[in-house]
Amino acid sequence: MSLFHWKSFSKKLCLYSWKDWRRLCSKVPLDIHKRSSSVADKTSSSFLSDVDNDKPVDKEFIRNFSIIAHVDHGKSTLADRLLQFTGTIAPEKFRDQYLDNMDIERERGITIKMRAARLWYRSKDGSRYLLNLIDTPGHVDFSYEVSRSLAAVEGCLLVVDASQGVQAQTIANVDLALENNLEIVPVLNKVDLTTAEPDKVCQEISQVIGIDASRAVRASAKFGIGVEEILEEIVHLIPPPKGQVEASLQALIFDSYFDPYRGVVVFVRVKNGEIRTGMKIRFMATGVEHSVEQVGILTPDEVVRTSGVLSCGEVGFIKAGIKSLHDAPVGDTITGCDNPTQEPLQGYKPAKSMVFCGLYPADSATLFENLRAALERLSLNDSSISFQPESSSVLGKGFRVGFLGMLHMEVVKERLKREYELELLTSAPSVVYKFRNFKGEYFMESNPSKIPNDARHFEEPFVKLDIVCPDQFNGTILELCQNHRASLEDMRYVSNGRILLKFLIPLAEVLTNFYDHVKSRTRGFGSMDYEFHSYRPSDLVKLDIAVAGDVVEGLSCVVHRDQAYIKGKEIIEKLKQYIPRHQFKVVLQAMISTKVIASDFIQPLRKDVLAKCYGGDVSRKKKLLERQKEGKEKLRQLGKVRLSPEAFAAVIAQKF
Ligand SMILES: Nc1nc2c(ncn2[C@@H]2O[C@H](COP(=O)(O)OP(=O)(O)OP(=O)(O)O)[C@@H](O)[C@H]2O)c(=O)[nH]1
Repeated sequence: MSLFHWKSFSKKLCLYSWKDWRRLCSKVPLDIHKRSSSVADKTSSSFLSDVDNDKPVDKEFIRNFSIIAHVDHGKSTLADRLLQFTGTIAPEKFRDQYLDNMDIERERGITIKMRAARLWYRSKDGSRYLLNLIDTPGHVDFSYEVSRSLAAVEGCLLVVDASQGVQAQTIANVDLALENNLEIVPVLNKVDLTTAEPDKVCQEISQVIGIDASRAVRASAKFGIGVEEILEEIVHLIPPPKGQVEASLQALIFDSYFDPYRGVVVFVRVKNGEIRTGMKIRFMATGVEHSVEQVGILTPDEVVRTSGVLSCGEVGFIKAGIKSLHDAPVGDTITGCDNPTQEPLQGYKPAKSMVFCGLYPADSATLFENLRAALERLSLNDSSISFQPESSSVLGKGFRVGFLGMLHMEVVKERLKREYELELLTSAPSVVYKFRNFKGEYFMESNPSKIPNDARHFEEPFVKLDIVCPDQFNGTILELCQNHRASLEDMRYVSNGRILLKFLIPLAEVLTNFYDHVKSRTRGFGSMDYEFHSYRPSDLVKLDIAVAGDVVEGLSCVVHRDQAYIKGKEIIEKLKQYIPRHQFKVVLQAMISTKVIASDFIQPLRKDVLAKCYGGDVSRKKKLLERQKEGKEKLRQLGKVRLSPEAFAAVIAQKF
C-alpha cells in the first residue's frame, strides 16, 4: 500500500473509537456482499432468471427515482447497496462506486455525471417491480445534472447524513424536487456513526423542508442497514409513471453522449407512446429527423432490446445515426414523425458557462492544434464547455474556455492532462461582466484585457448563497460575507443550534477560496450552496498591470474600486520577485485606465564603468557616467521585458 493510501486508510480507522468498532462488529454484518447476495437469493436472484429485459414492463410496476443529497452524504454508496441487494450486479463484477465510472470520479470520490440503472425487486407484497434509479452528483457545479435527472422521474430518495443533518445542498436539491412535483422519500444515512442523531435530523427535515420525516428509514449505506426498507418505501410511496401507450410519442432527452463509432447515444424517458426500431422520429427543438436504429435499456450497461420497443414509463437509450450532440440537445422532446405530438415536454434551460479562463499549451506552437482537437472532443460529451481562440503576448495562442464552476474547470483541466497529455497554463478565472462603452452601448465580456478603458456602468453576476452552520459561528460568517460584498437576505434556525443564512453575493467573490474560508471559520461544520440570481450594478474598475511601460495582457482584471489599490500592490510585489534585474530600471505599474494607482521598480544591473579609470581627470569620470546614464535611458525606452510563463503563473496563483 502506498504511503498516501496508508495515510488515508489509517485516518479513516482513527475516526472510529473502540466502542464504535464493538458496536459495529456486534450489529453489522461484516461481509456486506455475502449478506446482500443471500438476501438477493431470497428476493431477487431467484426470479432474475425469468426476468425478460427485452419486453416493455406494465407501468403499474415501474418506479422511476433519483437519489439526491448534499455532497458526501452517501448517494453513491447507497446506490451500490441497492445494486447489490437486488442482485443487479454479479458479486464478482462488483466494485465500490459502481456507477461512477470516470477515473476522476473514483479517485476523488465524487460523482460528476448522473448515471442510470434498472433494478428488479420483489416486494414483500409479492409483486415484482422494475426500479429505474438515477444517481446524481452532489457538488454545486453539477446541480444542472440533478435538475435534469429530476425531470425524468416521479420521486426521489433524499439522503441526509444523520450525523451532519440538513445542509445547504439538501435544501437546494429539495427545492428542485418540489419544483418537479416529486414524491420525496427521506432516508437518514450513516446511523452507524456514534455522532449520528437521527431523531434531531428527523425534526430538522420536518422543520426546514416541511416534509414528514417521522417514518424516514434509518440506514447505513456503508454497512447495508435498512436497504430492504428503502426499497419497500420506493415501491409504496413513489407513484408509478403516468402516460398513455396509445398516445403520440413524447420522450424527454435527459442525457446524451457522443461515441466515435456509433454516433450520439441519447438517454430518454418515454412519457407517452412508444419508440420502436425503424420508426422516424423528430427532435422538436431542432426539427431534425432520424430513423431509430436501436433502442435499449441500462442495466447499468447498455443492452440493446431485440424486441425493438421502449414503452411509456420506461427509461432507456436510442441510437439513430445522429452525428452531432447539437441535433439532439438535452431537454428536448422526441416525437414520432407519423403521429407527432403538438406539445413538447417542459425542457431545461441550457447549461450556461459561469466561469471563464484562458488555457494555453506550454509549448504553444505545436500543441495549439492538439488543444483545439481535445476541446472539440470534450465538448461533444459535455455541452456546458464553450471555447473560442484567443492569444496573449506572454502565453501565445490558446483558448478562452467557459465552465460551470471552479470544480468543473479543474476536472476539465485534469482530463486534458490525462487523456490528451496536454500541460496547460491558465489565465485568471473570470466571470462575464456587463458594461457600457462611451456611446452607451451594452457589451458582455469575460476577458478583462478586452474590456475597453472607457468602460463604465459595470454589472456583474450575483448569486443566491445559502450557508448552514452552527449558530456559534454566526458572527464570523457574517463578517466573512461582509468582506466579500454580500448582503444578508434572511436568517433562520434549521434546528436547535444550527442556522441557515441567506445572502446575495457577487459570483466572483465565491469562486476563489470562499468555501475554504467557510469551512475553516466553522471548523468544518459549515456548508454552502449557490445559484445564479441576476446581473446587478457594481462599482467595478478594470485594473491593468504594466511592466516597463507595456500593459501585460492576461494580468488585467476587474475588481471592486475599493480593492483596486490592494490588488494592484499585491500583483506588483509578486512580479518583483519573479522578474530578473535588467540593464535598465524596470518600472511596474498598476493602472486604472491611464491613472497609475500603485507602482514600484526593479533596480538595474550596474556596471562599474570607472573601474579601469585609475586616478585621471574628474571630468573624464563624469563623462563616462553621463554616457552610461544615456545608454540606460535609451535601453529603458527601447528595452522590452519578457515575462516568463512561471512569473505569469505565480501572479495568477496569488491573484485567485
Ligand atoms: N460511516 C458511514 N459512512 C458512509 C455511509 N455511507 C457513505 N459513507 C461514506 O461517506 C463518504 C461519501 O460517500 P459517497 O457515497 O461517495 O457520497 P456521495 O453523496 O455519493 O458523494 P458525491 O457524489 O461527491 O456527492 C464515503 O467515504 C463513504 O464511505 C454510512 O452509512 N456510514
